[in-house]
Amino acid sequence: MDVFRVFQIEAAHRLPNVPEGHKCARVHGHSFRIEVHVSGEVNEPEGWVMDFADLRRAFQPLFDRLDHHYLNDIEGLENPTSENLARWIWQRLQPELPGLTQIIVQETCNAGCIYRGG
Ligand SMILES: Nc1nc2c(c(=O)[nH]1)N=C([C@H](O)[C@H](O)COP(=O)(O)OP(=O)(O)OP(=O)(O)O)CN2
Ligand SMILES: [Zn+2]
Repeated sequence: MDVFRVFQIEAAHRLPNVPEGHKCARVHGHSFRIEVHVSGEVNEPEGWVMDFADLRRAFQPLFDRLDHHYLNDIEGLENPTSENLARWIWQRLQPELPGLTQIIVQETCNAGCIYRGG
């Protein structure tokens, strides 16, 4: 079974590698919606895969690095597309959460990406 937790990060970015004239080359901000999914057995007697609070605790150091920051300034996020952000989060979270199955990053309500590692 999968459990997941949703986080919201307010952050600014620009995309340095878009074609000339693309609006995303300009600095702008998003309320990034990030879902972290972990798979595992339902452990008894708790009756849960893992405590949602432990998911939040694992993500907290990344939240602190991302929230209200200019993403382009963060090492490894010089080109902070949703795809690169999802991979950046995965690489840092996976050692803490071995059951990690997917990271979903949404920049807007209408668009985003799903990363399942690899
Ligand atoms: N595959 C990706 N495409 C785009 C990304 C991305 O990370 N991965 N990012 C952007 C920009 O960050 C942009 O801010 C978001 O783009 P978009 O969804 O087009 O923004 P709008 O809400 O303004 O959508 P409209 O349909 O243009 O109103 C761009 N592409
Ligand atoms: Zn953007």
